[in-house]
Amino acid sequence: DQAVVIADDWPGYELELFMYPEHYRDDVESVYIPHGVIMNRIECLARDILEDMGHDNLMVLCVLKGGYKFCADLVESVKAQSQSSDRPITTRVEFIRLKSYLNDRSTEDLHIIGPEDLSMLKGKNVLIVEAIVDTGKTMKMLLKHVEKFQPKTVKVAGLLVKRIPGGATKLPDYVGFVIPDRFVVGYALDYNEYFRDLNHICVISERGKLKYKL
Ligand SMILES: Oc1ncnc2c1N=NC2
Repeated sequence: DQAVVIADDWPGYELELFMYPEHYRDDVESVYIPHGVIMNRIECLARDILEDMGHDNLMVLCVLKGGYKFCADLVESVKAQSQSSDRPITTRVEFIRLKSYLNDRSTEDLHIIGPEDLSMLKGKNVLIVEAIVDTGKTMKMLLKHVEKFQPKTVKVAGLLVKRIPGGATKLPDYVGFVIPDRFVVGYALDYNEYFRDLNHICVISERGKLKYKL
């Protein structure tokens, strides 16, 4: 399944063309991916997931905190489409937390905060849901961790995959958008906990980086 590929020179849409929280006025440069476009792409991913896994129970593993909006909207769409089709599917969601970023730099120490016991994954179709895949370190680590609990199948859904040199070799099974290597915020993607309340995916401005720097 292909993805929406955003070119390196894509400037994003002018902020003034969209609705956004006033308090972020000077903190973002442009609207990179509008909320409506995100939502439509998510419906497509839900359709693909249903085609691949309908008639089976789906164990969704949501990677917090950045993944919570993507996961909620994706699960909603899978449920809605499964109800209006002949492919019934039950979805259950578990949450794990990963901390790996300070400011906008990936730190080496990646650690999982969350239920140590994921035995509920045994024999299930597991779908790891991540908002953004860049180095692919998190995805690789999670796949190894989840395999230990003997799931029936493990797939990954990534809303955004960053094009970075030496980046993720293995692409997620379901990808929303492939984007350039720029720090994006919004739609639950944060910068030091800010911008999670912004519905569009935007590019943070230099001023925003300074304003919310730790
Ligand atoms: O661009 C990004 N924006 C927010 N969080 C992360 C990003 N890349 N990896 C984690």
